[in-house]
Amino acid sequence: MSDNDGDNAPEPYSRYLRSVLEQGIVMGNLPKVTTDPNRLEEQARKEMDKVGFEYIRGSAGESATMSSNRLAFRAWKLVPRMLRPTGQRDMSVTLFGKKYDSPVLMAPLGVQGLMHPDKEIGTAKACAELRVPFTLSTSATTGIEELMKRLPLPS
Ligand SMILES: Cc1cc2nc3c(=O)[nH]c(=O)nc-3n(C[C@H](O)[C@H](O)[C@H](O)COP(=O)(O)O)c2cc1C
Repeated sequence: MSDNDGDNAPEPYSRYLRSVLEQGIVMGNLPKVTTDPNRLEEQARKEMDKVGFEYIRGSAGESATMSSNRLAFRAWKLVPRMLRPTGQRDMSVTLFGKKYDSPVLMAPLGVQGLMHPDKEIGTAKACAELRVPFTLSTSATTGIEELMKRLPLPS
């Protein structure tokens, strides 16, 4: 039985979770990127160039907004749904007359060339794969024309 909901649909999260558990418990292979958000920053520090890492980590001022954001997310809880089908889910939202699969979008992040050689092109490709809207920052290290050439929009 397939818990996918169409040929072009992204992999269901339940399948991804199952593969992480199987790989970890049976094979002893941990995911390349930690599943613990509290360890993500340290992992990124080890992987990234200092300048790129510090640009992201730096936040603004005394990081008050970042702290408030983290606190706000702490107030949210995920309640797992048990013993009911979860293969077909609909989290779509319609914004300005266009329907999106999920209520998540990629906010503009400037100068991504400092953070990774794939710069905004890599992020836009990942967003396209996940069907998440991507926002190109006015401070991007990739021009609109270059991005369109590397990532043509579906017709
Ligand atoms: C490293 C970094 C770079 C950002 N660059 C931009 C930018 O170029 N233009 C912009 O409008 N917002 C920029 N932002 C703000 C984000 O788009 C977003 O509004 C902000 O991070 C709050 O969302 P969050 O709570 O999901 O992080 C940047 C944020 C970060 C952390």
